[in-house]
Amino acid sequence: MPALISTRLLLLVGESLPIKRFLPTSRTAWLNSSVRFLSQVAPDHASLTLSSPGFKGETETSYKTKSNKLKHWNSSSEASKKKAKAIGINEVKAVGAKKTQQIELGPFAAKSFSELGLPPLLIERLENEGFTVPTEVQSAAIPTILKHNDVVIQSYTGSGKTLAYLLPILSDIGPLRNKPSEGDIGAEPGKKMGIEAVVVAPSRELGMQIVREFEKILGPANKKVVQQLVGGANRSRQEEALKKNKPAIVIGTPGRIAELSAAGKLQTHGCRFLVLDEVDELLSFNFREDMHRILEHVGRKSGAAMHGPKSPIARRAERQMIMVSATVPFSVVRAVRNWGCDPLLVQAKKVTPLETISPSQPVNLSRSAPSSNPNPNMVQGAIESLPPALKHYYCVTKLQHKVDTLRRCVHALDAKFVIAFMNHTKQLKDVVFKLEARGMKAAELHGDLGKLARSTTLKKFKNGEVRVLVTNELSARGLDVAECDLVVNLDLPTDSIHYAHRAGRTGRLGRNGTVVTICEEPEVFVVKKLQKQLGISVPSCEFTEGKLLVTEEEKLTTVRS
Ligand SMILES: Nc1ncnc2c1ncn2[C@@H]1O[C@H](COP(=O)(O)OP(=O)(O)OP(=O)(O)O)[C@@H](O)[C@H]1O
Repeated sequence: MPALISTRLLLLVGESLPIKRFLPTSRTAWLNSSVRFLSQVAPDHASLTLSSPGFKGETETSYKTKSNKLKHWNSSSEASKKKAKAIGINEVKAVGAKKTQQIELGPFAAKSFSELGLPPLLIERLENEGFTVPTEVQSAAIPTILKHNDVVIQSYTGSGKTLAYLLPILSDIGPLRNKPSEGDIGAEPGKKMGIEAVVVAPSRELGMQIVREFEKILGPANKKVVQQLVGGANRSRQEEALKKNKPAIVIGTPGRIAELSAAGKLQTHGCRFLVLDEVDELLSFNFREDMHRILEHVGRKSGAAMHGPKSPIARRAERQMIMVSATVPFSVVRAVRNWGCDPLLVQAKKVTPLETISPSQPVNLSRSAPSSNPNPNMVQGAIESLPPALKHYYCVTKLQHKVDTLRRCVHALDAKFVIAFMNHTKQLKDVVFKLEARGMKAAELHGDLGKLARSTTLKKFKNGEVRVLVTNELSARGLDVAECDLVVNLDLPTDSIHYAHRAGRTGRLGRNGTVVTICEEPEVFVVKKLQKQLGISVPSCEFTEGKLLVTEEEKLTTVRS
């Protein structure tokens, strides 16, 4: 029976909703499992667009007025506009003042870190760094990884997925690890084991961010345990550091890791952990050759098969795979299932064998009925990928007024840390120029800039010297700027997955955040489609007299149960 629930409620129960759409996959197997893995996933990723089949069935939308602060007014009526609920500067300031409370309401689990089986030294370091309570996805992932399972970790943006894999790795590797017991692989005291973990990330920024997270937990005395191998940085210096420091963990981008591995400068055959952070992006067409090499070489010990493919010894001797993303298309589920050793899907409060997930009965594991749309081309809806506290709006304007609308939007929401996304690198500079000309500190960030320029810009943004970071898809994945309070789409994202990752740069770890899509009238249908695909409410708004005016009723979503 269809039941009307609010968007908020829908988001809260999002985890139990079925995968919405799955990517098409029908490719001939390549030469071996890893190659097959890539060939299946890569083309699919390029193919998902807003014109892909939408999904009806378990999720529908209806226009019911929601009995909350946001009311319905017709944008064409001047009189009714006056009545519109204004979300003005004062209210936003109040939101800022409530920050601590909102963070407390974030995705935290009841358990403490010590209940998860982490070693005492590691817990001590966590406490020193102010991490006292694990998030829900950390509570689910840490014990599962400690039991040596291959896992896919899926949880919404900003819910703490990095620590969810970092902590079990540091329980096993490096100076904070559990006291080795006899017979443990890699447990010989005082002996350098070579590279024991490889973490792959799709961008330099994300790679460096993960390095910093590892360094933070390891503490200043143990920095050499980790080595960054990101592209754009000096390769010979990286090679020297590998030789000199003999790190146990390397973190980098696919190109540089594959390059060093092919040159014989990075020996990873004995590696025990291979982490693919933003796995769906890493398995896209762009990275196929480098990822092929990584999957073929990292942790591929000869002789493990002698013990039988599923024996505990073979499992300990083979690498353990950890794959992470807020968005896990079915193509990834299928690829990992073909390849992995009884892999598990880890979500907040839930661990499910990947084997049991099918396109028609997808990642939901829910109380709701299986999808009534058994379309095998469906991909996971981004409902579970979006933080529940986010507010979404769209604002219609003419192309030539977009930058001015952005500026008014920033003022109306009194936003301090704004990320504005565009699709074309060439146009970023122009937007920065226009904003600066109107007295708003802005900077561009994109892949054509050098490593130094990129890190300087990011630093300036993080410390508040730059108010608006104008960027492209480079910054959509993984970038963690806790204070980011506003994301603006100056160009429409190409699909709902891109929308989710862009939107996820704000509202981190239970904080409030606003996402505003600034578009032209003919593009509104795309926003409506995104709204439907994501199961979120995206009412239209205007920025008038320094305030955000909601000019459309909030949609409610119907879920069949
Ligand atoms: N248990 C915790 N307590 C306090 N802060 C935490 C905890 N776990 C993670 N964080 C912080 O939350 C922020 C978001 O974490 P993280 O970047 O790992 O999220 P994510 O789920 O990987 O996001 P995305 O999908 O966007 O990559 C980081 O600043 C991290 O240090």
